[in-house]
Amino acid sequence: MADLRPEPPPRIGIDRPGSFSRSCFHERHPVLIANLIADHPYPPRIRARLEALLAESLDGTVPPEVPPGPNQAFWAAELAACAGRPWSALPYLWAESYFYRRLLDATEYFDTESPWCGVDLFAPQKHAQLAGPEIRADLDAYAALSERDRTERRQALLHASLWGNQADLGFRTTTDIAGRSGVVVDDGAAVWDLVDGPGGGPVIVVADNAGRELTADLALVDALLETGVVELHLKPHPYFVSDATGNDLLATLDALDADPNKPVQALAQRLREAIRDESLRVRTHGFYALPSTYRHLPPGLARDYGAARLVIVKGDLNYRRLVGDREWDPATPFGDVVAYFPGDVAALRTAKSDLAVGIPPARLTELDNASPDWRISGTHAMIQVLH
Ligand SMILES: O=P(O)(O)OC[C@@]1(O)O[C@H](CO)[C@@H](O)[C@@H]1O
Repeated sequence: MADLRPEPPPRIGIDRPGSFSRSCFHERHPVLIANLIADHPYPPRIRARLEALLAESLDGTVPPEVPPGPNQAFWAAELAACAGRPWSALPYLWAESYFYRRLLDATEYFDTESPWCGVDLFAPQKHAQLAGPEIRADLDAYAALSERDRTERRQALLHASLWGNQADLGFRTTTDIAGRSGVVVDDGAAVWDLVDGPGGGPVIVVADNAGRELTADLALVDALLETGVVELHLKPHPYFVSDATGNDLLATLDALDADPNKPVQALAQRLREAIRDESLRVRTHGFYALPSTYRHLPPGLARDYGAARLVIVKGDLNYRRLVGDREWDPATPFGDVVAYFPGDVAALRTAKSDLAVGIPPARLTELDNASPDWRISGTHAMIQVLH
């Protein structure tokens, strides 16, 4: 039978002057490269490769070589289709993901004969945030939560995890956070209904950034553990600037251990125990560092998501991958766009790219009038649930 579904809108590109996506390449990436060169004593060959990558991504074409690292077959097929095209003609999601993969190549991350092999290029920025004053304030606030009743505590932990996404260091490369203006869509109650619901299986938390965000996510994971098994899915290797890996998880647990607040130390201990007894399963998957959308899930992950009580997907990039990085009309219902997902899913994200769906038209008019850049400023957040 013919497929009668309407064509999806076009993919977001990086060529439109004045667009947010283009600014990521032309404004954010030059600062990002300068930061990497300042943060590490890279030898001339690595500095030259970083600068060449930047120039290529602004003005050049995609070379045919497959960058080293995992998922060779995937990238070989993608590059067979894209090689020779100008970067400016690439879809935003693909171009950005490929750019970060090329950064790993430029810094010899997968080169076993290089002393830079396995060195997280973003570690200095991640460590600075983990040692910074904002995280101390977050942990004081966490410690004070032990005075509150369970419902209030759960609500506060969900919102801390949501707003933790503001602390994404990629975003902060060129943008200062201008406060928290509000939660545009708040399906938080549905999150807890699903968590407490009759379904079996773990709750899966697909993490996003290290530092303040992962700290808040771990506090949420601890609350979720009261209801059953939890899986925390991390990135397999560094990816977008502050994306959380296994090393970041360990560094965060150490930071929680070292905090003067007793409830924070107790949190670290409970989490370590849960990892040991596998009530908290920590996993990763190559899919999390690819430009594919969740519509094209590898079968194993699709099965696991389908068997989960709920999948909580954190952050802006995951939102783009979940919804599809396309020029959606923001009034398009969230449920229609993600109906393909194999299980119940909740997206928690602060808005840091043009994409939005599921915004009631009247609310949209209000938002566009009150803060025209609400979609990209990181000041607005959303909790959207498909169930
Ligand atoms: O996924 P996250 O960490 O919330 O956000 C990722 C991000 O910083 O990177 C992209 C632009 O470079 C956007 O999706 C967003 O601004």
